[in-house]
Amino acid sequence: MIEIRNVVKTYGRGSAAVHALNGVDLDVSPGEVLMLMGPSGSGKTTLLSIMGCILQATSGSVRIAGQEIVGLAEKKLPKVRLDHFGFIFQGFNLFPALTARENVELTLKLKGISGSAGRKRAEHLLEQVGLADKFKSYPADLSGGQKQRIAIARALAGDPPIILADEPTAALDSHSGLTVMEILTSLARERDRAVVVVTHDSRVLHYADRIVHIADGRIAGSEEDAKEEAA
Ligand SMILES: Nc1ncnc2c1ncn2[C@@H]1O[C@H](COP(=O)(O)OP(=O)(O)OP(=O)(O)O)[C@@H](O)[C@H]1O
Repeated sequence: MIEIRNVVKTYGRGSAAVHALNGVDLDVSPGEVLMLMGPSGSGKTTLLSIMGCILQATSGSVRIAGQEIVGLAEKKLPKVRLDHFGFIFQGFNLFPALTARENVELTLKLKGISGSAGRKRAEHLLEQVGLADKFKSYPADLSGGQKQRIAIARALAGDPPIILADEPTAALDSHSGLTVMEILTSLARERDRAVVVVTHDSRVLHYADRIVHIADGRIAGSEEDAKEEAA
């Protein structure tokens, strides 16, 4: 589903150049929960952003569902993003002036689903993440875990095959963090989504099918079936 080969990412140039990724190879398959771990500055967010077509690699190959995206014209990237990815961030990135339902409806609109169809679908998505009684709540009136569940509902608006999450549980208490991971894991298990999570959060590692360690912009090792090994 995602095939990454020898990806290099350099920010800046000359003496100011930062070599964030130095030849990364990685495959992500449908139905798996992959966690990316590594020290601060090791390149995790850069890799996630390149996977999600938010950033372009400097060189190498990134194939999403068979389509090469390295070298693709900048203006073609939004469609690849919209067709393949849902994004979840540590800081939720919700619109504070919109209700839970309106936050989800906005993303549905980008997919061409609006009006009563959009409202129904937004409500259905919020029900799926356990927020049936919060359609009309504003983010400020909800807990961190509830806000992150709105963000998940929004990420699922376009029914994407791949979910990319950057530190989704870092701002949450243990219970909310585990609820968020339960939802993400069930998307992989029951709906065959690929879920890639950047995390420092040792509380959630047992949800991973595979843990990939990054150091200095390189894959430093990987643990297959982390969940089974931990059991
Ligand atoms: N826009 C940018 N311009 C220049 N350098 C950058 C930029 N973004 C990231 N970097 C550098 O690239 C390297 C990798 O950064 P990245 O954010 O991918 O690491 P990370 O592993 O996600 O770190 P953290 O865990 O702290 O979020 C770091 O040295 C960082 O300073």
